[in-house]
Amino acid sequence: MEAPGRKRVVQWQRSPYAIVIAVVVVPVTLARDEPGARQRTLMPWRAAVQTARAAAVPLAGEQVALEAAVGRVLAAPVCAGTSLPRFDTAAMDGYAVTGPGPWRLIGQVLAGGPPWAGAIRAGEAVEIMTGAVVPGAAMAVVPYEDVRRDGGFVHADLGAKPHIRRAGEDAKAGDELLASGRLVTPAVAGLLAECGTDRVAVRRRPRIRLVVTGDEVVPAGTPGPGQVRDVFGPMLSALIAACGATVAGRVLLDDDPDLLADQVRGQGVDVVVVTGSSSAGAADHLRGVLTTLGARYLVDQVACRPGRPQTLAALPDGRWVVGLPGNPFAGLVASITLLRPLLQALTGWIPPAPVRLPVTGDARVTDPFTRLVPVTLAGDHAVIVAGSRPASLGGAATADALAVLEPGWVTGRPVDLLPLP
Ligand SMILES: Nc1nc2c(c(=O)[nH]1)N[C@H]1C(S)=C(S)[C@@H](COP(=O)(O)OP(=O)(O)OC[C@H]3O[C@@H](n4cnc5c(N)ncnc54)[C@H](O)[C@@H]3O)O[C@H]1N2
Ligand code: MOO
Repeated sequence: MEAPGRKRVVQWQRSPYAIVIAVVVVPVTLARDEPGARQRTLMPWRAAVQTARAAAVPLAGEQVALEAAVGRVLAAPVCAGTSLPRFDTAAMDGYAVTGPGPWRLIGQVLAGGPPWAGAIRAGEAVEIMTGAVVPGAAMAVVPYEDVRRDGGFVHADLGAKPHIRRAGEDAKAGDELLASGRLVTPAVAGLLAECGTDRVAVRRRPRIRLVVTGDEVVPAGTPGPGQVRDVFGPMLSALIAACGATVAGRVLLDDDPDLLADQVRGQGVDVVVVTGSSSAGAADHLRGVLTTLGARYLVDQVACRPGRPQTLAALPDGRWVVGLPGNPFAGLVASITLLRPLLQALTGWIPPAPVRLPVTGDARVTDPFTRLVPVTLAGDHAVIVAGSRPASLGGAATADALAVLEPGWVTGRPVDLLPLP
């Protein structure tokens, strides 16, 4: 048993710079797991990723404005509300003509101006601007640079391209343009706008409580002797945002089982992420807390390096808990192994298959562990960033991707490359 003591609870309130530090005196009521009390099962790295991805079903959808939808995931297929383009559209500035030339110039139409009334006849030309409605019966738009003007007549050889975008040639009204589960990228937002859509159904953002633990961890500034500056608040907030989720609460706790249990118990979020309590040490309380709360373990230790002590568990009320190791690079690897796939499951986003490239460099891969190493891209292959260790983020910060080195890998062999958030 630990003695009751003064413990820090550091809360972030909206802005990361508004930090409120409370010191509470806590009696110890939760027992810590006895070392070795529960046999942990090493799960292969790929199985851990798949388990996290299969763990959850997508959250409900909500209608949001297009600008707010970017970075989120479509909750329903999107169909074209109108044909695209809506009307026969000039693709060049020039002359709309029909029949063999030369053509007699009979007028002008501008984009957004009144369309030409009726159809043009063989031998007639209408000056036209890109984006204007093409007059009926026009067979081509001849660009200015391809014509010769002679008084009221236009001379040109018709090229192979008519330079007319025909109504509905991109999509007919009612066509499915995008499947449910697609990420709303800037291009998707633009396409939706093109269809006249103002609001779109996207998955609700998963809400995350980020619980950083460690007596030695300080929330801001330069750490003192024996202290480290918290890396997970900034790093995971960014990763969570990049996954289309939102940090709904962020707290730094001293190592204490009751304070941790309060945070894990707290409602109002979909996922609780706990850093730095995942191993077997005297101050690593996550497993004891999860056991006390009746959590079901889906993943409890992964055969990967770094990042072995990582956990995915389901609480009886359906919320998820992800435990990440405290070593900064190990925590990043673990968040890519368990947290990112879980958030993808909750948002319904199916990522594209990873790129595979030959990876060269020096790394020891010991069966049954998968090794994740930062790499830089060098054209047709990737090169391992030297000196990457579980506690150091320097490699990941200068890398383009994480390479997945499975047992048996030798330099030059192609492997999956995971995008770094
Ligand atoms: N007997 C064993 N000891 C350890 C094992 C093990 O299997 N048996 N696993 C080792 C591995 S691998 C890792 S990784 C760490 C994971 O430990 P925890 O998740 O319990 O984290 P801590 O012990 O609290 O911290 C580890 C390390 O990381 C620093 N840290 C923690 N939080 C932060 C933070 N927010 N920002 C920056 N740095 C942080 C902490 O100061 C420690 O240096 O356990 C090994 N031990
Ligand atoms: O695996 Mo730990 O997660 O080496 O640093």
